[in-house]
Parts: sequence; C-alpha cells; structure tokens
Amino acid sequence: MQYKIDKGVRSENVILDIRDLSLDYVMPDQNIHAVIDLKLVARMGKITALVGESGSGKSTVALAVMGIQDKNAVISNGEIYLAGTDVLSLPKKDKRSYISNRVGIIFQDPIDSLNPLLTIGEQLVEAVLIHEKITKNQARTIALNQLLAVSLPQPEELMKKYPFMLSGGMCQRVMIAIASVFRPLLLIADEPTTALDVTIQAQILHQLDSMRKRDGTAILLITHDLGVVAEIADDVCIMKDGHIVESGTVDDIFYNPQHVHTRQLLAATL
Ligand SMILES: Nc1ncnc2c1ncn2[C@@H]1O[C@H](COP(=O)(O)OP(=O)(O)OP(=O)(O)O)[C@@H](O)[C@H]1O
Ligand code: NI
Repeated sequence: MQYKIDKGVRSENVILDIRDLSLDYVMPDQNIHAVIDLKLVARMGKITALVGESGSGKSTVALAVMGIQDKNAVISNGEIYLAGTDVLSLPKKDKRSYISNRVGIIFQDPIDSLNPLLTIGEQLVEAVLIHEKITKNQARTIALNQLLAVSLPQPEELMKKYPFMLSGGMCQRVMIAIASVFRPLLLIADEPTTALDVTIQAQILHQLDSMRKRDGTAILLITHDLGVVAEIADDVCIMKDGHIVESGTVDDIFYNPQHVHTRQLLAATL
C-alpha cells in the first residue's frame, strides 16, 4: 500500500500536521465525540501549546499522534502527518517504529511512567540501546551525559537509584532525559508540570525550552495553565469540547483573543 506523503509539509519545518482529525470513543450506549475536525501544526524548534479545560480532548490528541489510543477509540476522519507522512496510512507493522523513532512523550506523573523495579541507570541505558546499535558501556556514557544535560547532579550516583528514591521533579527530568535520548523530532509533554510544585515547574519548563533550542525539537505542550503558556509557548491552540476554537501566536491569543472561550480562560487566569 502507498503511504500518504506530503513533501510540502517537510519544507516548511512542519513536524506535525494534524488535518481534520475526528475521533470517537465507542461506548455501549453512545459514542463520545472526543475530537472533532481538529487541525494543529507543530514546527521545528517551536513550542505549540494545546490548552483546554479538563475533558476537552487534549490527551486524546496526544495518544492518537503516538498511535496508542484506547481500544474503544475510532478515528473516523483525518490525517496525522508526522515528518511528512500520514501515520494513519501506515501499515500496522511499520507504524510503531515510524512513530517511536520520531516522537518522545512525557506524562503528568513521572513516577508512574518509570519502571519501579529498575534503576534509573538501567532504564536510561535501555532507552539508549533501543535506538543505537552500540555497546552497553557506550550507552552508559550517553546516559550519563543525558542526565547532565537535564541538570541532574551526581549522575553516577543517580544511575544506581530506584525511582521511589527520587523527588517528582527529579523523576520528570529523568523522563525528559529518556524522551530526548534519541533526539526526537517531536516531544509531546502532557501536563508535564501539573504534579510538581511551582519552583520545580519552572525548572522543568526550562529543560523543555533548552531541548527545543539545542536539538530543534518541536514541542507539543499540553496544559490547562495559561501562565505556563505565556511564559514558554510560541503558538497556542485553544481546545473546547473536542474542537480547536482558536489558534494563533501567543501574542494573538493573549492580546487579541477572538473567541469567547479564550476570553473566559484568560479571565479565569488573571
Ligand atoms: N477510553 C475512553 N472511553 C470513553 N471516553 C473516554 C475515554 N478516554 C477519554 N474519554 C473521554 O473523552 C473526553 C476527552 O478526554 P481527554 O482525556 O482527552 O481530555 P483532556 O483534555 O486530556 O482532560 P484532562 O485535562 O482532564 O487530562 C472526556 O470526556 C473523557 O471522559
Ligand atoms: Ni489529559
């Protein structure tokens, strides 16, 4: 089967281009229209924020891009172009590796995302070895450098520790180190700072920003916190009830909001 490829998408530094995506959750008594005709673009070296209240469909979008949506999810329409190829048109056998070679993801609860039974070092080395054909020792060196890159002190000691021995903020940095180990084109961060206290939040956002600058990663930042958006995002998509009701640059959204829902969100933040 021929994949759907759009070369134009590639030339404009567009890493992710979601076109008219509709996704339903099929329930015994009804279908929930979780995503409706959604359009969203993420560009190389830019942070695109996907903002909306709880239940608006943000995580559903993230899972659909990763190809790991729940079993009862049905995509009824649309395309998800990742680096120029519509991942929805890829055969099942190619889809997982195509996506996982290009996209990293971090979730709200870093402690749950790490394996409690393996040390930080084991998990990082494993992540390196998935993507590179190198020796364990070489992978260890890369792992140590990754921990330094996310400003974690004493990486040698840290490698020997288990996740429960770390604070939430440290775990989230380890997750960023794991997600960035293969320099993904796109990083999806789903509420990455929600579970953390304010000073740690700022440090994690700083790590995402330096990943964007250093590697040119396109970042899709999912949040309901417009304060975070103002601080770090380039572009913003406002989501409500499965729709994008408004999108634009940070300045557009904050200084010239068009949609009543955007104004309500802004008013609630002040
Ligand atoms: N597997 C599922 N089956 C049925 N409904 C689901 C399923 N997963 C999510 N939903 C529903 O789909 C809608 C969108 O959920 P989603 O988790 O994408 O929202 P969200 O914007 O990420 O919310 P939050 O900010 O709380 O994380 C919600 O109404 C949710 O209850
Ligand atoms: Ni969510």
